[in-house]
Amino acid sequence: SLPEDAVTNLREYLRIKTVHPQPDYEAAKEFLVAYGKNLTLEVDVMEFVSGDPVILMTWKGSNPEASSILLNSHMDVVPVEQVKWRHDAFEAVREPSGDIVGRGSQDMKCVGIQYLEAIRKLQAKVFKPVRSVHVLFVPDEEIGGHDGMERFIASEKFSDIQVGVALDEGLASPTADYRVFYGERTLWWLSIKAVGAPGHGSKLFDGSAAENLLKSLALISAYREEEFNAYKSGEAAEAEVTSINLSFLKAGTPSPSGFVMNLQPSEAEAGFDIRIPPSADAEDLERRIREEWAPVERNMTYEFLQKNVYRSVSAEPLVTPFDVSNPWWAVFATAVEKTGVKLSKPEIFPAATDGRYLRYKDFPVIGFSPMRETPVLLHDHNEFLNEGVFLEGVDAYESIIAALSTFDGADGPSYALREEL
Ligand SMILES: CSCC[C@H](NC=O)C(=O)O
Ligand SMILES: [Zn+2]
Ligand SMILES: [Zn+2]
Repeated sequence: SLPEDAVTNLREYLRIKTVHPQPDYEAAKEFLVAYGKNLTLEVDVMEFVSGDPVILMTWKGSNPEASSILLNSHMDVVPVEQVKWRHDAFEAVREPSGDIVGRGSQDMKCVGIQYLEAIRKLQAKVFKPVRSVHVLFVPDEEIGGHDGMERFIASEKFSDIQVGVALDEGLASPTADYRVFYGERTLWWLSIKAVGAPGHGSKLFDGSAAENLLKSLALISAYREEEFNAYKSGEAAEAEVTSINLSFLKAGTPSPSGFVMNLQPSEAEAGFDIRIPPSADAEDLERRIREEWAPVERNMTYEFLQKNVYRSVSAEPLVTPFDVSNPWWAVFATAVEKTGVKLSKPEIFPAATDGRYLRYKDFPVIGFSPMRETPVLLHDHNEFLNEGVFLEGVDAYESIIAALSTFDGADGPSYALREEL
């Protein structure tokens, strides 16, 4: 059986190499199944795609009619540049300060363990949930969640568990307050391609592929600057503007010494990572792409390598209300503040999380990773979390799980639409 020590368990989980491109989900599955059973939870392992386990642990509530609480975390982590780290990224070294250094210590193995350790503490107090509490561990979030969360949400199992509210990841907070997220930007990965007549490097002529693409790059650059300025000037938060960043540029005819210099290429391509806030007009952005950034008149085409949904099934922006229309939010916020830590103003998450699959179906999702006085180091070198901060987060979830799982409401008419889906 597992040691009943939260920090030891976190460090053991961090040592499992669930790192892309070849995450060891087998080892994670073995570890997590034993962990869940040790806590006497029901453990259900689903494999919608072979090699991509989805692990659902259930702490049964006393009222099977009431909607349930879903606590999500992803098992996978992004790769590391090991030479830039001060320790092996998969050793989970604990420094004398209590900092635990490892890939996934913030994003988001910490949260998965915090959920389970909070349940352990509640069990020790003989607490009994009324609503069932489900702890979900999914694969492949970092590569889009298509074989993980996306499949799970489409499964019968997901409908069966009648989710009322879900928690998913947030970000560390450098201040004394916790951050909380009510939505996220929509991710589009765009490739634009130009074709044109090739020619001698010395010749000036209209409509070469490179010129066609360069015109687009100038327009995109101007658009980017405008958005960036709104953020720089303080007019909008980072996640409230659209970001567009170049991911690749492809053109030229290779030669043994590099590229053929006196040959104008007949094809040129550029790829962009685009993030669109829920408040922006995505349809207008798509028009811009079609008419200005990749117009047929300039011999251009475009393709989305990834195009995430922008509206929910009920045609609404993918945001979770945090006003009185969503009673779960107040229950959550009160539970957090009861631990003596404040929540800062709800924010939009700048990147993408698996929570979007739930919001797409109009389920309320609260993005939260209880790490305060901590630099934001997800996907960075030397990602770490202090053990004291980690343990304080266990207490936050203890309060949250107790409150949400006994909340006596929110199954009324305003949630009827969601229940039907
Ligand atoms: C194709 S989905 C990629 C998801 C990823 N999530 C966290 O970093 C992101 O880039 O936002
Ligand atoms: Zn994450
Ligand atoms: Zn991540």
